[in-house]
Amino acid sequence: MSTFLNNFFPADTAAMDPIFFSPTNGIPSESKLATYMNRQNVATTTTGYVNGNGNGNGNGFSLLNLDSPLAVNKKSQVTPQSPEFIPARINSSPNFYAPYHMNNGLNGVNGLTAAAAAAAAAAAATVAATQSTSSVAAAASVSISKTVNGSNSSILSMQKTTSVSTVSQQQQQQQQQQQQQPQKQQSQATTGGSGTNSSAPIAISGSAPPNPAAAPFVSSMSQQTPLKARNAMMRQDSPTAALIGGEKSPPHGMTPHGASPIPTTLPASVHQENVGGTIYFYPTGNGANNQPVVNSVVVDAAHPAHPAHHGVVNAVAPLSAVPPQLMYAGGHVYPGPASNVIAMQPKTQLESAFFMPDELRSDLLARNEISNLIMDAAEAAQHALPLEVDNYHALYPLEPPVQPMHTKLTLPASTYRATHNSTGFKYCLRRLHGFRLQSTKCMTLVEMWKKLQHTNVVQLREVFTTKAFGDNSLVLVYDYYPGSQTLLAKYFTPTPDTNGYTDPFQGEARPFSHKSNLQRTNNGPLLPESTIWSIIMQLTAGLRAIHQAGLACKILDPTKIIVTGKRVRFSSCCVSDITQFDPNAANPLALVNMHQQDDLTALGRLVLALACRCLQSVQRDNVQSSIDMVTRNYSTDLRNFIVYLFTTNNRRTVTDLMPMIGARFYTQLDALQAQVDMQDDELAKEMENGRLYRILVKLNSINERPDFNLDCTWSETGDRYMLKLFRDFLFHSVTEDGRPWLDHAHIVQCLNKLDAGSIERVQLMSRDEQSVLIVSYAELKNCLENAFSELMSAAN
Ligand SMILES: Nc1ncnc2c1ncn2[C@@H]1O[C@H](COP(=O)(O)OP(=O)(O)OP(=O)(O)O)[C@@H](O)[C@H]1O
Repeated sequence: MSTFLNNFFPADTAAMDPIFFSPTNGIPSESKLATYMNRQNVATTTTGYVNGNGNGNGNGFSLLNLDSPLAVNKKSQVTPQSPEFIPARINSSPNFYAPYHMNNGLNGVNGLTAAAAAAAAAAAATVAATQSTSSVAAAASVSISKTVNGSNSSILSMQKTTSVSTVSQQQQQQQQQQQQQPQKQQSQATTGGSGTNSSAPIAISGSAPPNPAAAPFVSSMSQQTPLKARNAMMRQDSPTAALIGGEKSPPHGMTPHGASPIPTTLPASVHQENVGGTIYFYPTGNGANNQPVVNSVVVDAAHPAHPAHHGVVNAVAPLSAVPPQLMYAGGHVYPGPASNVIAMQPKTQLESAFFMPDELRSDLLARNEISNLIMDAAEAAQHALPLEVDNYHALYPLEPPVQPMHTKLTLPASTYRATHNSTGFKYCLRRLHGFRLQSTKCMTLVEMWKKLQHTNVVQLREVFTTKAFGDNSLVLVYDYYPGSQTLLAKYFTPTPDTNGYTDPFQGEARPFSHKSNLQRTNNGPLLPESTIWSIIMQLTAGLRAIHQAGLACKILDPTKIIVTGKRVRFSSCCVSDITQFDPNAANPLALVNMHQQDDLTALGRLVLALACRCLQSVQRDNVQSSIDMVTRNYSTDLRNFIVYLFTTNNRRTVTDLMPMIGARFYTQLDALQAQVDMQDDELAKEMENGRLYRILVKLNSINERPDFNLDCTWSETGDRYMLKLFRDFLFHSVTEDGRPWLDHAHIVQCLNKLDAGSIERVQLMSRDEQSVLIVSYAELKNCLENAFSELMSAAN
């Protein structure tokens, strides 16, 4: 691993400007912090933690920051920044091709190597810190890094950069106390690190919590760790113990009444030290007794994102059972489209990695729009529909109000979209006007139809009678497929762009009268044979299911077959069974065989009409010339298929049609599977989007909530304060010259890590830049879950 890193980032140290990156960490050598850091370095070096997946048995901070690319080459390397915080990427798009990674933070982003990115970010952060401080020394950049190369690299380095060090510590404190103006937010992510026994959450603070009562961060820490002692000695140890009393102001305007979530008391094993005006909180050496700081709530044992480091995570989760190769501290990331999918798409550019194909999107948008259509006042008056029909409301007509009676139904019928009152799902209601149900015996057939599930049959859901329309109506409720067209409308309706004029002498063949030929050419050119076979395969599939269920379609004509996209479905099943039901018949299914034969004849007629693209082609006189036309324009298989269905002297079955379809079946299957692949990939993208959306909902329900349980400081204190700073870090980061730093990848990556409860740490800075909290995403996730469940329980 280290070899890989070294090869990958050979110039990382060279990239760093020594002005910004002091070779020392700025901590006085006599300081306990320095001792601590040295000890950690030694500890880690000897641990020699090499496996980037964190399956070694290192302890202490040795497991920290496996992601740090900077830590590879040099001992006591300084201020590595997460590549997430790279101002150079302002206009970048999320780079799904170079997501942060399974192993050790090789987040090369937008062409930057992680090392270069880290160096650039560190430089930027340092400059930013320098600029953002006035005369007051500001805590600016603290990072914790760990090498994966125990032999020659730094294990832990903590670097604090201060712009001005001439002001005395006391002056700084006074000035900080007076500092009331909001300053620009600077937050930097520490590079990833694994929590370890001794890696308690570290608050690095230039300000102190004025209100011990409002210190849920501490309580949260203490809940998360068994390090219960709130050691007064610790305060005395620290030269800035007085700060703990509350001299510093809370982030301006954000913590009313001086409340601050910065810990007022610390676990016994957390040491604090003021160096140059900034208080460092870090674990003391008695790490052997330290318990993991990651709460069992934080770490989801089942989550593959959580590592199985020895002692890193909670005692509840049997994480050691997780195979090391499955460990992934980064969180969820969409890995980009599969190569087969990219190859399938017409656009092979990068954009197809991010966005849904235009065709699919416009299809979905159109369907949604159709689904949500509501009637305007004029339409409502024209249709005069009841507000509610049985369990359905919001009726929307799918066809004009006055329509000719269907020849086979002998009853006027209307079709509506309607919404179910309790579920809110939309259905298609087919109403038979003025129909009185003679006998409930037909309900046997209704039940049979309701059970029939097939992708080429519109499923019947229920049947009821109603007087809501002012008459006796029978309503059949079907599934609703927005944007459907009947076969008649799609293939047998004159195209409007002919503007009323068609050249009757154009077209492939003219076997019929001038009138029928006119209609055929009006309907458009002959269909490609593959389209006809696709329709055939779907219709035969549906018909096979219907016949196997012991039923017959009975209305197999172009007005009762709907096309939704490329899908073809029988849409009016059961209507004839009800309208033509003979209550005196002993067995309502006695004639089903005959009806099934009729179905097959009707299918032949339909296919012939499709092949000629003309309804007149199936008229008795035209059949022979139509078949001749099929012979001329299409394959013998198609001709034989039609002829077979027209040959009524034998008993035919749908199954007999299979050999005629032959290998075309495989073509159809292949096309469908390719579509499934593509849609799977879209689903993977949208799954990520949905997940991020949900986490944003949680975050935003908490952030800036003005009042909760009569506590107007709720969203600004405790766990919520960390979430607020995290929100700032996510969305309000600025470049060194104060411009908004907008980077979609940064937001996505951080949210992903939050969602996964990554053990990587993030450095959050208060708005007044006086406090820095270093927390892991796991802790942030815990905060988020806790705060949100508080909201939820209050809402309930
Ligand atoms: N289940 C359904 N989901 C969505 N739309 C449907 C559904 N069933 C039918 N439609 C649409 O409703 C409209 C009317 O359908 P219908 O079956 O009444 O056709 P039609 O051509 O009006 O036939 P008819 O002349 O017998 O009334 C058509 O545009 C059809 O596409």
